Amino acid sequence: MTRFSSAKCCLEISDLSLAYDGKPALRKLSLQVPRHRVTAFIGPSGCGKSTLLRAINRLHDLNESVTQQGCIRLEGEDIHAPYLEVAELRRRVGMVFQTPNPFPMSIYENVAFGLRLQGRLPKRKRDDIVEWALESAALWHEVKDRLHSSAWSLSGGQQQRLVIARTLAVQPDVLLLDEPASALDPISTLKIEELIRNLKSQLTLVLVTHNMQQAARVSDYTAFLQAGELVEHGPTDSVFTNPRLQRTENYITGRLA
Ligand SMILES: Nc1ncnc2c1ncn2[C@@H]1O[C@H](COP(=O)(O)OP(=O)(O)OP(=O)(O)O)[C@@H](O)[C@H]1O
Repeated sequence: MTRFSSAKCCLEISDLSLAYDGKPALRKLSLQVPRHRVTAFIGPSGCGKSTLLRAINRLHDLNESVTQQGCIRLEGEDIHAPYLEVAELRRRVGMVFQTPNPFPMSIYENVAFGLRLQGRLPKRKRDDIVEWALESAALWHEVKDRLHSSAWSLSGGQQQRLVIARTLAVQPDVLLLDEPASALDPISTLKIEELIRNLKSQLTLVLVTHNMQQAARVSDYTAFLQAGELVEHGPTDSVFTNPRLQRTENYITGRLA
């Protein structure tokens, strides 16, 4: 596993084990995610990529069948520390899912949603943040004249960028993306990939993807998981061009589904 100094490390996962109804999905997995970089989680279906991503956002908290051991630290803080509210964790760690899920409200209100939850802001300030978030999600120029139209009037690719803007508006430190482009057409996919590359100047990104070319195009580091274990982790160039393990090579070259 590639390690980073504490000055560069954003997320540190240590000996994380997780089971559903006693059936292991993650096994003593340790991994560091560097700040302001894109880390891709790759691996065969069912290897635990989404389970790991959801653990970082504490999305298993309400699932009574889940048992979990180990530790996840965000900027050095245990994400299960009693003083850290789960709502605050989810503000700091945003998550975007495979299928775009804009709320049934206007484009503007989708982006302003998290801001309103945080309390009252002067309208001008809120407008500025909405514009900034839509700019950051590379959507502003496409929607600036229709901010009060329904979010559902947007195309699938635009809806996914709107969801990213909604997440960015509350200024997270980390953005978790679970196959964010797998439901999109090739042009929308390229836009999302370009956006991911551009966003790393603002925050830390973790991307789950089945698409090897996508992992190679957008990520700086790659973690290869298999059967709930971390098999290989390192700079994406090395993992793809010179993997240390035969298992990794087999997966990357399509010899292991
Ligand atoms: N809510 C759940 N309840 C029970 N088992 C689950 C649940 N979610 C996932 N699992 C199981 O945990 C294991 C890991 O699943 P997970 O969805 O994390 O894998 P994945 O690598 O993201 O797969 P895919 O690439 O197909 O999305 C699988 O065996 C899966 O069946």
